[in-house]
Amino acid sequence: MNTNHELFQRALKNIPGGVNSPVRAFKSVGGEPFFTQRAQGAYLWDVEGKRYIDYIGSWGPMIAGHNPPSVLEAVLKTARDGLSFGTPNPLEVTMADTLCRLVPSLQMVRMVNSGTEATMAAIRLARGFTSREKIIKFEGCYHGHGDAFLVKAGSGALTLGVPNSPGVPKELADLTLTLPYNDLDAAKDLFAKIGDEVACVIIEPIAGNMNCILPRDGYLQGLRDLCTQHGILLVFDEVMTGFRVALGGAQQLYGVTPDLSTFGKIIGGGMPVGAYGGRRDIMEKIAPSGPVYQAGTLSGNPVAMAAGLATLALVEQPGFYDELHRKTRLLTDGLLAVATDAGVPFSITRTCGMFGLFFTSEHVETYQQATACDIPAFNRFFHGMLARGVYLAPSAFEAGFISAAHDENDIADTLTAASSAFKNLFKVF
Ligand SMILES: Cc1ncc(COP(=O)(O)O)c(C=O)c1O
Ligand SMILES: NCC(=O)CCC(=O)O
Repeated sequence: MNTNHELFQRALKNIPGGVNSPVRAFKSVGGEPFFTQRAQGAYLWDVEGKRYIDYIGSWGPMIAGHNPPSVLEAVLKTARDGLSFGTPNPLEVTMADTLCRLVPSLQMVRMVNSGTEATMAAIRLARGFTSREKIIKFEGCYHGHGDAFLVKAGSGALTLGVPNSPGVPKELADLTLTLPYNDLDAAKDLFAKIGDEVACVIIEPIAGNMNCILPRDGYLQGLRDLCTQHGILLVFDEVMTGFRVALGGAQQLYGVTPDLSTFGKIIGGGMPVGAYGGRRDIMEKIAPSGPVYQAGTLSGNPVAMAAGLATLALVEQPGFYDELHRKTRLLTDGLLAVATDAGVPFSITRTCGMFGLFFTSEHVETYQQATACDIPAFNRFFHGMLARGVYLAPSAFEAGFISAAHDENDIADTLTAASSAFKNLFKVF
């Protein structure tokens, strides 16, 4: 058997940074990542047999916990009939029906293989539909690793200090304009200047890639109105929030209707899946019904559809989100209480199934505030929790996720760990 350390040394030889996605490396928090052997419910077990209560859930997909029996069963059953056909299959039709039923703004939907593919296709479509070239995104928002999005990007790009990635042609990056999140006046000013050149505004309706920042009251509706006024398409990137914060996503929670939406994570139930969809008149411009090209060898893959549909069946059960929200409140109220008790300046944000931890006494609503928090304190807290068997995202710029599989004992154990980690925050671990 290999230890975590041995595996990481081996991984470093043939995988850049030893990981297949940068956010998994412990680069900003320090130390080495552990290697997961298996996962069940609320837990991960590493190759050395240590158990962690997991608050990442594979970065969002595992909303029903790891390896739910019905999802596993659906995957195994479907796989027996073949892994990929390269022809239409019935499950992708059921998936489209399900997504369009659960998210009213989806009149048509196209399946892809990742969130990145979904957002890349959505902006190509927006450009094709409007015949405009500029797009607007928000500082600290992350929409996957497509060239157009690696401009003031969040998530690993922010964590690693490369929000504007080398390798993105300047001419392309110049077409991506950025705005501060939660500042409607800044949007008004920019739209007044160049609104008629902009194909779309893409936003995480709840920003989950610069920690977790909720939209101010009226902000999303304000953007909706501005977009309508300037003929700009509004794209909600719900790769993270879709089927997490409510059955109909953030658009249902805030009652704002985008023109296009992107999804990923939960709709694949742990398999590689993404989707984009929205207004029929726009979606009909996609090949082969229209001229905007987008394709995929494995898109609509039957096994991935089976995992996603089985997961959606779980979240559709009555009371699923009420219960998830209750657990989110229990956890976050508890974290705030133990931090206060330990005298640590700390604040939280939360919505259903998703939360942010900030080492500041301010309530955080902006990118500036999120990046001004005490990051070294977060890093020490992360390691304090890890040592006590609780796995948080290894970055101060990622949202936390809780699943339906976390029970009150898991939350109580997390709070015991947090109380001790907060009290020992200024000791060396
Ligand atoms: C909001 C958002 N959009 C897009 C993506 C990209 O998705 P993927 O990693 O599946 O390419 C992510 C996460 O990675 C995300 O959080
Ligand atoms: N919030 C960041 C992600 O979800 C990204 C996961 C990854 O890139 O591995």
